[in-house]
Amino acid sequence: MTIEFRGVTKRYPDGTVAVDDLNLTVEDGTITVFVGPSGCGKTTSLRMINRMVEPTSGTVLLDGEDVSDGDPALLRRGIGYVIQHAGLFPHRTVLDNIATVPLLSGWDKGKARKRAAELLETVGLPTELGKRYPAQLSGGQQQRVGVARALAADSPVLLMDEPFSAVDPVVREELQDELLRLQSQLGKTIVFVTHDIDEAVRLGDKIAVLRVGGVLAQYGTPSDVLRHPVDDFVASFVGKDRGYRGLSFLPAEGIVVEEVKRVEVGKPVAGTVDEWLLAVNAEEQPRGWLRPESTVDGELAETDLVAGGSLYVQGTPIRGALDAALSSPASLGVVVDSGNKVLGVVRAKQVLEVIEALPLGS
Ligand SMILES: Nc1ncnc2c1ncn2[C@@H]1O[C@H](COP(=O)(O)OP(=O)(O)OP(=O)(O)O)[C@@H](O)[C@H]1O
Repeated sequence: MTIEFRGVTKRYPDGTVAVDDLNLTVEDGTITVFVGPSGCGKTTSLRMINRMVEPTSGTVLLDGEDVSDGDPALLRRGIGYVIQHAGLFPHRTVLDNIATVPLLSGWDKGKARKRAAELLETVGLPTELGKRYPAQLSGGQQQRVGVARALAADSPVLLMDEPFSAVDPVVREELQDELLRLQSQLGKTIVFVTHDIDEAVRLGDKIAVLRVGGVLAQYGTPSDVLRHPVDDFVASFVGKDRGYRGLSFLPAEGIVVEEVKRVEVGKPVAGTVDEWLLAVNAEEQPRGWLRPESTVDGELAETDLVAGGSLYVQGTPIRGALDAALSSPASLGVVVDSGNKVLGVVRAKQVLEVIEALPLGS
């Protein structure tokens, strides 16, 4: 199935232009990766395909048909969707999580569970895990279940929003390999969102590099984009790839950890917020971000927060610091100690300056 964006713009009610006149065709049976720094409109673009977000103007077409023509609930049921942290229902067993869409589509329980068990094997998990609840699985296993659940829709289209960002680098590579293996058998049309250029290059048949302001900077094969970046932004974004893998081994000496303003979940927040505030729990562990201009009614709740990006554990290689900064909605990477307690934040620009000064690629 092809997916076509024709002049698609999304302006949120507060005036933010998240996607600006996007024109792009995702080819049938390919993996297309939307990549770019936090806030560049990747998620918004993805969600306009299954109408979780409606465009302000322009059209999204699936095999030539305008997605806005039908019933959005039916459309969503027919499109596999995987998100960070898998988004599993905590009170349903793994099997019932996977069987969600078949059950909604009217399959009987026995048939739906049988299919769910087959899908567990497809994603490389033992069927015994089917009886457990999501909290009884590792992060990587949960992501696999998320993929199985998305495959249960048996749709030609799979949307994946940073599905592997919350797991450690080793598991992440396993999940990437698994996705490539699955795709070689299934040949779906996959749109995959990540802020990690390394992941984009590894998985994408094509990659679309977006810049903040929701503008498509470049669309091409990974080798096109790496070898012929169209402008300075793309060059600096993909330029990191030169030594990106190497960054996994380099120490993060010279990184400046700044103070960050914090608020605590369960406590009131006075007045209107005028900058991004980091929300922590009573143990000083990060819980997410409070967006500027938000107001909190009473005590701060988890639902007031924007999910955070990946965390950087102080003392680990520099790649984690860059990842944390690039994936943070506030553009501030959260630095924690080994007990997950907040120490402060890092900025991508400063981390990149440190990286520039390192003898990479030599
Ligand atoms: N509901 C909303 N209301 C107002 N602005 C929003 C809303 N959702 C997203 N935005 C803004 O739109 C822009 C694009 O957001 P989007 O989530 O699509 O980016 P992204 O590239 O996926 O970022 P991330 O990697 O952090 O998820 C950002 O400036 C964001 O703050």
